[in-house]
Amino acid sequence: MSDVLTVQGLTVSVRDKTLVHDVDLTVGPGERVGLIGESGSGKSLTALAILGLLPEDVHARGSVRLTGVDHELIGAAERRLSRVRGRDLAMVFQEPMTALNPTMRVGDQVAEAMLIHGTISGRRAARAAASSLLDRVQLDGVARAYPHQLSGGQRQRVVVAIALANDPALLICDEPTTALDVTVQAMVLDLIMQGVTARESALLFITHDLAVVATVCQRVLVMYGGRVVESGPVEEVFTNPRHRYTQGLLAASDLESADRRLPTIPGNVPPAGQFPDGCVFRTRCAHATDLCATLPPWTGTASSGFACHHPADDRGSAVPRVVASARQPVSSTAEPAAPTEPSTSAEASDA
Ligand SMILES: Nc1ncnc2c1ncn2[C@@H]1O[C@H](COP(=O)(O)OP(=O)(O)OP(=O)(O)O)[C@@H](O)[C@H]1O
Repeated sequence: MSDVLTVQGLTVSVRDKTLVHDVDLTVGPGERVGLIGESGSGKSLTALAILGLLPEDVHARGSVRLTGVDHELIGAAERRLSRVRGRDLAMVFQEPMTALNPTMRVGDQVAEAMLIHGTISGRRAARAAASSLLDRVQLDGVARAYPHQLSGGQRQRVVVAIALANDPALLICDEPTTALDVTVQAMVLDLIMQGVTARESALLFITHDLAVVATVCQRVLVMYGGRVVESGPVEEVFTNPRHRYTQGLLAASDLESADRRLPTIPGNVPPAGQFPDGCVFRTRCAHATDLCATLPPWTGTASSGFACHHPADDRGSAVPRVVASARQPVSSTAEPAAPTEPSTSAEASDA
């Protein structure tokens, strides 16, 4: 079966600075793919370019194709993009308040999402469907609440309900639990997982949290300096990272480190547009040689490989424990059932 999302040669730039270089990415039907990397590596810009939501001064070229949509998304008119977004392609961002209309009851917002895209016709039927969708994200009784009357975790669950309202072929989540209290993070993750599994939607999941990727995703792409430097099945990349950057990232995320003194990747991420030519990681890499001033070729297949002149070949020597410690069901620390009445804003502060 053909891929749900096919991104080819995606390049994002602002004025003379290239922020994302030549990204190729595919997500298969029902596949859950993680996109990881340090802050500033270009993950969010990649997602925004796919969604056609880049700021005005930021430009994308390359190709983004989505199953069931007969036109190219890069450069498509806003009118066409807004028909695709929310129907075929849905998104959940970090801050739920930016996705919700503060002046509209949340039940109406879920109903509106279905009415706009014609998933359901008639306001009464849409309200009933919205209410049952809210029940399914364990928000029974809150349909008449306004966003400010809900806690951060409840608001994000409303956003998840809206995102899934039209059974999208692909859901893109960009740090969907980062702004939430730890006690509700697992529940929101669980709802996302249940939602995409039930609908057989594909998932592109952006996060800093490698343990979450190990739990949620089947395949992972590692970004640094606006480039994909490694990709492959999660288990393989996390237990046998080949790119020196992936190795450093995993070592710095070792959740089981006994003394908590984790190794760090030396140096800092350079400012946007100031990464070195050749291998973008070479100024921070202990293995760099003169060869690294040239762009490393991609080794492997389109869905699994790396771009490094001096890859790690010592199988299993990198720190893989992030995988072991993350392989627990995300539902184990679920938020208690939502109150039947909306909470007051005073008690709603888990964001
Ligand atoms: N509108 C813009 N104009 C100029 N530079 C930008 C713009 N938006 C993002 N950048 C820069 O592009 C780089 C990549 O940003 P992006 O937000 O994609 O990183 P990220 O990997 O998602 O980081 P984080 O995990 O912190 O969200 C960053 O250095 C950022 O400062």
